[in-house]
Parts: sequence; structure tokens; C-alpha cells
Amino acid sequence: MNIGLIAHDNKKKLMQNLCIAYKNILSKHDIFATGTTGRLVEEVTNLSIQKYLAGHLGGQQQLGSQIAHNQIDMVIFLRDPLSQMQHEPDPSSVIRLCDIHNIPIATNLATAELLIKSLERGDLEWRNAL
Ligand SMILES: O=C(CO)COP(=O)(O)O
Repeated sequence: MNIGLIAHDNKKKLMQNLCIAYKNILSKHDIFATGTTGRLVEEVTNLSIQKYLAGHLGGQQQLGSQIAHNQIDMVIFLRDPLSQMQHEPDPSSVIRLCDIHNIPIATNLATAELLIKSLERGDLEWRNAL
């Protein structure tokens, strides 16, 4: 499965901890991430991550483009609903593209954990048949 990761600045530590906790599952999949999120996760997990540009420099659009081509099977977008920075792109375009292609997307920790566990159970295998 191809997994997309992106986190607003205030959620990057949470993304690092999530990826540490589920490193063994994530390591069996191909991970794509916006630049800073990807670098920070790599630093703490040694996972190999294909990194886009930084989110505000076009990385979010690069991820969106892959989603638009239905090439991403699951997205974890840990967004900050309370204090999103001015330079941080709005998540709505990514969420919209996921909804167009029926791609599972988690925007908070609870759903992210459910999705990662579902990966391990093979619940998303139907995406291979697309
Ligand atoms: O901008 C982002 C979320 O809006 C994420 O991009 P970075 O991972 O490069 O910080």
C-alpha cells in the first residue's frame, strides 16, 4: 500500500510518535510525505520515506496530485484545527481528493491508529483490485 503522511507544525511531534509506535507495520508499505514531516519521521524511525517538497512550497499539491491519480491508498493528515499557521495550506483540498477517490483519510490520532491497524489486518486489500 502507498501511504501519504502530512502534519501541521503543532502535530509533527505526534506524527513522529505515531510512526515510532507503528514502525513495524509502516515499514511493510511505501510511505510518501511532505518534506518536513517526512524528514522528521525518518529521523526518529529510520523508515525510508519518499519526500515531496515542503508542504507550503508545493508538497501538499504534490501529494494531492498523487491522490488525484488514485495512487495513494491511505492518508494520515494530522491537522491542527486550533492554531494552524498562516503558511500552512488548508487540508480541504487533500480531503476533497480523498473523498473523490474513496481513499481512507485520518485527520486525528484516533482515526490514524484505526487505519494503521486496518492495514495490518489487510482491510484495505480491496484497493489492490482497483
Ligand atoms: O505544510 C504542511 C501541512 O499543511 C506540511 O508540510 P511539511 O511536512 O513540509 O511541513
